[in-house]
Amino acid sequence: MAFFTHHISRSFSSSAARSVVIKNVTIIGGGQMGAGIAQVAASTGHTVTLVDMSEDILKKSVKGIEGSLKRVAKKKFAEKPEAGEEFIQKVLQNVSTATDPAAAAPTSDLVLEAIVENLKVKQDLFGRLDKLAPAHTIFASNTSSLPITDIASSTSRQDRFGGLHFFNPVPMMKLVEVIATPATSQETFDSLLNFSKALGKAPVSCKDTPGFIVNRLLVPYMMEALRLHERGHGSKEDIDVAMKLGAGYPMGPFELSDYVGLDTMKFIIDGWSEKDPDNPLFAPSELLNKLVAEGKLGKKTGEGFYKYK
Ligand SMILES: CCCCCCCCCCCCCC(=O)CC(=O)SCCNC(=O)CCNC(=O)[C@H](O)C(C)(C)COP(=O)(O)OP(=O)(O)OC[C@H]1O[C@@H](n2cnc3c(N)ncnc32)[C@H](O)[C@@H]1OP(=O)(O)O
Ligand SMILES: NC(=O)C1=CN([C@@H]2O[C@H](COP(=O)(O)OP(=O)(O)OC[C@H]3O[C@@H](n4cnc5c(N)ncnc54)[C@H](O)[C@@H]3O)[C@@H](O)[C@H]2O)C=CC1
Repeated sequence: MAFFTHHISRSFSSSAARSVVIKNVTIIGGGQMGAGIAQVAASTGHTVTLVDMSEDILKKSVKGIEGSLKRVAKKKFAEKPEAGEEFIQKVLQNVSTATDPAAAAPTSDLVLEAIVENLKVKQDLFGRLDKLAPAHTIFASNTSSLPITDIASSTSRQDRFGGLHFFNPVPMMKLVEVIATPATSQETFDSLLNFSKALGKAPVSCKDTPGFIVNRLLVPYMMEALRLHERGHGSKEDIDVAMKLGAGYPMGPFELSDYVGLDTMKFIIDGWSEKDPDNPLFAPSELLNKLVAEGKLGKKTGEGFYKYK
């Protein structure tokens, strides 16, 4: 229970780091979130290196960015399609790709991670990058549910480490949660806040507490929806319709789960269940576990709670 009642008061450590104007950004993980963040950063004039594990994955990431930019350009340059095409090409020129984070880390002002939601994998990544990146480089994680303090503990730059939590789809969602741990310096926090504003986002300031603000409220709601369905008290279709038409949400909880990705959902729930095993909200869900075991991860694989093909 301690995990969920834990309160961290924010205090900034004294730090040698000065406030950094973030221009060169390395984004690790070219999935839904990493590609979306890369798109928005490149669109706002930042130089972006997008890193993932293979050229094939990176090709898909860039294709996804191009597709999303086309939707943005269609609206922004409705009357001038050629200006829209120019915009797309200009943005894409700001994005390069790499399969080894070591390639870009030495010239980055910010290394932002959006890889799989697994503490050990994130720690290994940052532990390695800590030795390669210059002193001024800020590290940040886009984690949905892991303590930033735990991820930062694998580095020797805890004063230059914070959380930048974006929302899916990144080009459309205005919010960014900027998370300071007790060790994050004021300069680092300011740099991350200013970077979020430079991306055209609306930042809110968060403490390093479970789920920050949005997921602290969203996860219980989503889990209650799942339990309601598992008890046989509502079909997923009816629950989705009810929350859209009755509560004004753009997507119902099952549609949103498929959109986020059921693997990510499971990582979040399993992680919280491990930390707070007596909380019935986080008890394993047979339905969620079955879908993930079958590779039905939501929209990205063509099937989750619903089918998309
Ligand atoms: C029940 C299971 C329980 C499991 C329990 C586990 C619980 C764990 C939960 C934790 C989740 C953690 C995730 C996280 O950390 C934080 C998140 O990100 S939460 C997700 C937040 N996002 C939302 O809530 C999204 C809600 N949906 C929407 O806002 C809209 O539906 C959406 C904007 C996605 C799409 O709009 P819609 O009208 O539905 O469809 P359209 O396709 O017509 O789009 C409208 C408009 O927007 C443009 N557009 C959409 N996507 C993009 C894009 N990627 N790029 C560019 N443009 C885009 C589109 O072109 C349309 O433009 P028009 O000009 O209006 O045509
Ligand atoms: N999906 C969502 O709606 C949201 C997810 N997040 C968080 O963002 C992070 C990423 O989530 P998604 O983009 O949805 O996942 P995703 O599965 O779409 O993409 C993850 C990418 O990271 C790559 N990757 C994994 N390990 C790597 C490593 N060691 N080095 C380089 N690349 C690696 C994978 O190949 C994959 O392309 C997670 O921490 C998640 O919790 C945060 C907000 C919303």
